Amino acid sequence: MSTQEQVQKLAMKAQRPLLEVQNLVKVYKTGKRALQEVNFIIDRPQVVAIIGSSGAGKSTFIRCINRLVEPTSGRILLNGEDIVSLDRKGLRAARRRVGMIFQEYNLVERLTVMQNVLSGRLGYVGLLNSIRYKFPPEDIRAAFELLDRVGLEGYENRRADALSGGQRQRVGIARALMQRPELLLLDEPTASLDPKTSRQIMRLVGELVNERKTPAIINIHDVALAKAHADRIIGFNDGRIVFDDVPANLTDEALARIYGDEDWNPPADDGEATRS
Ligand SMILES: Nc1ncnc2c1ncn2[C@@H]1O[C@H](COP(=O)(O)OP(=O)(O)OP(=O)(O)O)[C@@H](O)[C@H]1O
Repeated sequence: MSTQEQVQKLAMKAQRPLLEVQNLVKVYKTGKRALQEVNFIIDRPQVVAIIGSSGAGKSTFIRCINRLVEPTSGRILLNGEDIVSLDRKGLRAARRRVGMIFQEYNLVERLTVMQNVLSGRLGYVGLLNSIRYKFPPEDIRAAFELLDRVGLEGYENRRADALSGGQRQRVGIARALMQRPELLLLDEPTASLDPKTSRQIMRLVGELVNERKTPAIINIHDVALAKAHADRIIGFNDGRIVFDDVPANLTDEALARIYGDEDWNPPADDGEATRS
């Protein structure tokens, strides 16, 4: 390849969106069309909140992105690589590029905070070392740094089952970041938390997205929280994107398009309208 071709290739790579979803369709075995031709692009690190009524397809969408749910058709390009067409081995590698954060934290309760965080590297250290929880010094250093960053300095030897919900979610975030992911997926990360802790967690996620230049897609029910902490909101209705814009443009008319004309009754603004 000539130097000019190499430069062109690099330039094309640099221009690729971080994530591109093309014509994504999911039809469950029951015949339910949960996603109908979904298209969207993330071209810069940003917090994208996914909102919509129960059953609108939010979880299906987020789970299709790392193929916890198998898409029926369409393409999902993560930095240019189509996740949908990968075989089992390719998929395992691709999943390491996507950090997942769950509503119920999915920690191993009897293990320490440090062991839980290090488990974000399990896919990298080989079976035997992973069984023994043996990790290279740079991983241990990175885990300590992340624990500091998420506000859990000094908690490394606590057992996960001795933590509060907010602390558990901080461990979940640190574990996901240990993968050095190219994308973060958060499935209702604040649904089990009180309002104050929810705001703290959303603020932390926003800061980490900016610091690490890693975009995050967050499935969230709380419209006020989404408006206060997301850079962009995507509204789903019946498996389709019916809103995709900045929070400031989420008008009553847009909310009616997303939730229908019934009483969608968003929670009152709690005065934390800006991300600090
Ligand atoms: N495994 C499944 N088999 C069949 N239908 C499913 C399955 N999972 C979800 N669905 C259906 O697909 C549609 C979208 O569901 P999904 O869970 O993605 O919605 P959601 O917006 O995340 O809802 P919620 O906010 O309640 O979590 C719903 O009609 C749901 O009943």
